[in-house]
Amino acid sequence: MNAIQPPNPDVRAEAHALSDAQAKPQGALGRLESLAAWVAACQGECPPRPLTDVRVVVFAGDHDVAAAGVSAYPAEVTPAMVHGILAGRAGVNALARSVGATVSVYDLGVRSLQGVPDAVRRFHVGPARAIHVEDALTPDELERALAAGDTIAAEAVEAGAQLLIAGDLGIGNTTPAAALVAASLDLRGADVAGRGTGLDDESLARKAALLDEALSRVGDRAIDPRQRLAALGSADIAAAVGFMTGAVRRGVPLVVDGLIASAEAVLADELVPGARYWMVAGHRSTEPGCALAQMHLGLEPILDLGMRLGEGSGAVLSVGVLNAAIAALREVALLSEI
Ligand SMILES: Cc1cc2ncn([C@H]3O[C@H](COP(=O)(O)O)[C@@H](O)[C@H]3O)c2cc1C
Ligand SMILES: O=C(O)c1cccnc1
Repeated sequence: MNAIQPPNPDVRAEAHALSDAQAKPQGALGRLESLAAWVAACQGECPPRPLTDVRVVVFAGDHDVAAAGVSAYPAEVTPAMVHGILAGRAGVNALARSVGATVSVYDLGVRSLQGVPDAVRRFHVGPARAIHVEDALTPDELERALAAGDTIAAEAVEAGAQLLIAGDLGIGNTTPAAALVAASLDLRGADVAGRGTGLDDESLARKAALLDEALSRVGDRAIDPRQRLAALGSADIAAAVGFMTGAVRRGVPLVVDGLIASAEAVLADELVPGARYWMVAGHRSTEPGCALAQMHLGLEPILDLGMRLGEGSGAVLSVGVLNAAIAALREVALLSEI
């Protein structure tokens, strides 16, 4: 079995006991107390160390389903935004800087990406085929993408990452992510279809119908997580799943972002049962599939700010709350001391 143990329960209990003894009414710091205890349990250390090495890894790829009119923006935005991230000028860069986190980006399947360092294209697999027509990936492409994500996680852990975040980039990617949530939770297109980058009512209805088409095309093959991922996912999504399983297998916790990351987290927890206990949801995006996937995993989002950007942006923003929770557990006096 691939199952992993949850973060250290003894250290978690120690953290709660410390928090209860601090100079405040018991429980008065609310969710901050359980977040600090979760970090402590993941680190195996109470009080937990401040999170000074947080890394966002953005997985980029093309989604040929976008040609079916399920995004409000053209596919050309994807390579342009890879350059935006490399230049430090995307939304995620600004938010990551505000909490001291770093951002890197890997192209898993962007068709026309030029003028980027070789390292960015090191794990290129290929664009995802249109999921309502055919499987997004071949079995071989799926395995290469999963392995790429695992290698990226291994390198980050080796370099000292304390907390990891998978970010997404790829016009059309809310469609495969919604399809994966529907297939994982046995839902219909209309349950999970969201406006993504800003679809109007007509396009939203088209997206829901396309999702149903994709789900019925795949049928019972979607029961198996690998087949589900190859049929309805993409190289960038599969790599992020491999990144998540790679992180938790190495004892490094994750903050989950919006719809795409939440869909990936569901897959990661199926491939490595117990992975969910090494995750917190950084935020809840406006996509309906995001809340559904997070509820399925039992993850309560830290923030709910009406964000719908992706890139890991909501997750990285919540790192400020995590570090505040850690500071409280480390610095507040004991009631017995004062
Ligand atoms: C300029 C721009 C920057 C983005 N950064 C992330 N996304 C996000 O929105 C897209 C998914 O939404 P949909 O499925 O509706 O296409 C993806 O590129 C995702 O990463 C962006 C989208 C745009 C337009
Ligand atoms: O929920 C998300 O992650 C999301 C929503 C809209 C567009 N891109 C990402």
